[in-house]
Amino acid sequence: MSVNWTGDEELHHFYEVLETIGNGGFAKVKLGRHRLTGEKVAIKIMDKKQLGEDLPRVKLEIEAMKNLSHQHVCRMYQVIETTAKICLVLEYCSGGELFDYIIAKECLTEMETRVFFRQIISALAYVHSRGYAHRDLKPENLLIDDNHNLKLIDFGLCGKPKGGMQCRLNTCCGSPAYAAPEVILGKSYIGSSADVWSLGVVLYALLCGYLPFDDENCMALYKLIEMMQVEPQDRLTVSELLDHPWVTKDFNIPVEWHSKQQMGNIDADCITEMSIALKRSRETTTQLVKETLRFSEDDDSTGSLELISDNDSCTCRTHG
Ligand SMILES: COc1cc(O)cc(Nc2ccc(C(=O)Nc3ccccc3)c(OCCC[NH3+])c2)c1
Repeated sequence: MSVNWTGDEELHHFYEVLETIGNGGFAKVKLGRHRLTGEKVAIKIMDKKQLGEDLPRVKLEIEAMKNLSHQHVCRMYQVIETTAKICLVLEYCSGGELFDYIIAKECLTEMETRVFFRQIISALAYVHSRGYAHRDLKPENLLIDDNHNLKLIDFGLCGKPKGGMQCRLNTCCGSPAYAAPEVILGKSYIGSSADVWSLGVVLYALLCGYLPFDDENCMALYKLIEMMQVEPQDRLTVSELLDHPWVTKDFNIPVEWHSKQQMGNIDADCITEMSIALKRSRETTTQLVKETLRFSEDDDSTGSLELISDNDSCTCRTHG
């Protein structure tokens, strides 16, 4: 018996959809709970009509998220599309937004600030290494997970220059308060340099808004604000930040930015479970998973897989 779910039925079949945890533009983010595993997720629900000409951006974000797997980048587990909506099932970051955390604590120690800032640089260096500029780096897009680690979210405005990261981008996007001067002025720009400006604004906001630093540290830190040089060519690069004296202080090692997450492995136990559920051989099931996810040796699809299916219609979640 095959079931042809509508997307809404599929979403509610697999997930309890609970309260709203975020609102923004054309998207609402709701807390979800996977009915089988009990795992909490964040479900970003977008109305296609409201998206209008922004619909291609969602496809770009989904494509980007399939190529990003990093300990400080929020995971996308599943995409469920209905006639009216697109739903992204995302990693739930129980600690909420970084700024809410700082407000609640009133101030952080310099070390805690450095730990968080190293994680942000690690995420950004990785995203750039995969050929993407985030272009919307701001406090609202940095969340704290269950292990008190930061996760970069929302790649809805990310850019992937066709000729590589040294090529210029043209779209003026992001939040004005965090956008680089060249972006605000409508000039073409290098995506990674514009992200570094935003990174400087995030650090400046952390410093001046909520973080008590003594003069000596302020001086060292103001040197970091070289990220906010108006001329992109005068700005620090992410690579220079990885081993910057302030960033490495007390750690004495540069930021480790490479992904610690497995790429492209298919969990054997999952295949066993799925082959039983699908009443197919392990070989056929493995092939089905690869075809469904367009898995290939040179593909960057990530993590172990759980194929939840009802006969022919399959949705895939990745873990790990
Ligand atoms: C790749 O990760 C993405 C992409 C994207 O387009 C959107 C999001 N959005 C998310 C993901 C998770 C949360 C979340 O877990 N929030 C939360 C949890 C506990 C307490 C409070 C908030 C999320 O929250 C929405 C508000 C964030 N400003 C959005 C991830």
